[in-house]
Amino acid sequence: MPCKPLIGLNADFRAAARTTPAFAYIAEGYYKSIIKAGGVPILVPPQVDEPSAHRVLDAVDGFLFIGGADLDPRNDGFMLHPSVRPLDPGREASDRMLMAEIAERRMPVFGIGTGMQLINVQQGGNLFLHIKEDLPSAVPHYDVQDTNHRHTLDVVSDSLVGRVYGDGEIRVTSRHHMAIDEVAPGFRVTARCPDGVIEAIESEMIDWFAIGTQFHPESEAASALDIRIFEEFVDAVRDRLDHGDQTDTSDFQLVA
Ligand SMILES: N[C@@H](CCC(=O)NCCCC(=O)O)C(=O)O
Repeated sequence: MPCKPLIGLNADFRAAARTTPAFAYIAEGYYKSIIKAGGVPILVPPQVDEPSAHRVLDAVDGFLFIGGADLDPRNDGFMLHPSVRPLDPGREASDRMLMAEIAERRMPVFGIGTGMQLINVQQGGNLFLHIKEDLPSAVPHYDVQDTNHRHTLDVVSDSLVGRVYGDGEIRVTSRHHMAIDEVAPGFRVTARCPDGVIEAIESEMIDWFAIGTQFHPESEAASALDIRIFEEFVDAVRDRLDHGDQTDTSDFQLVA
């Protein structure tokens, strides 16, 4: 029986309140989708220092960055916008540290929601801070009354999401007010909402499997097709395990 890959997932963090202790936590859909796709989820609370983050990555085979609140634009040199609800600063610092090292190692990575936005900014892209202002003709991408708010999706056929969803009408779960503006170098857009908002990106780099979806394939409203994205990710992680990390030079020995 093939060995199941270990997939790290960054946990979210909620500070202590009057009657509750602080929590690291994660919505069920993220880790259940990894299990359904054949991986073993390893929940990673915010890491406080770089050596610890690196040890975590030594122990896992791939990484899933989950959704959450907003990346603080000041960390990328932009001004705060009144609509921004920043992530817990400890989670954001940890996520950024992990992401920088994942990119360095060319470790397979999948980002959802804030997780996709993190991949994009860490790789040199940027974000619209509030769709309603930046793209006033966009359809609603967030509904406070309905966590499973859905809209349609146009996919690029020659891509992972194109392969997964195929032809026909696709509807996906949407929960965001920010969006990708400029796509990071080395990535391409592989799905958009019909209003033009970027909904998926994929790495074009031959040595790095990295994908992101702005929509939520892990949501309660997910279809069997949505789960196929997780299967493609876990397959890519397994493939790298089976065929070795082409970019890992740690086993090479200098011969004098
Ligand atoms: N900064 C983002 C957040 C998008 C996102 O990740 N939404 C999911 C929230 C919680 C969850 O379901 O895990 C934005 O653009 O709004």
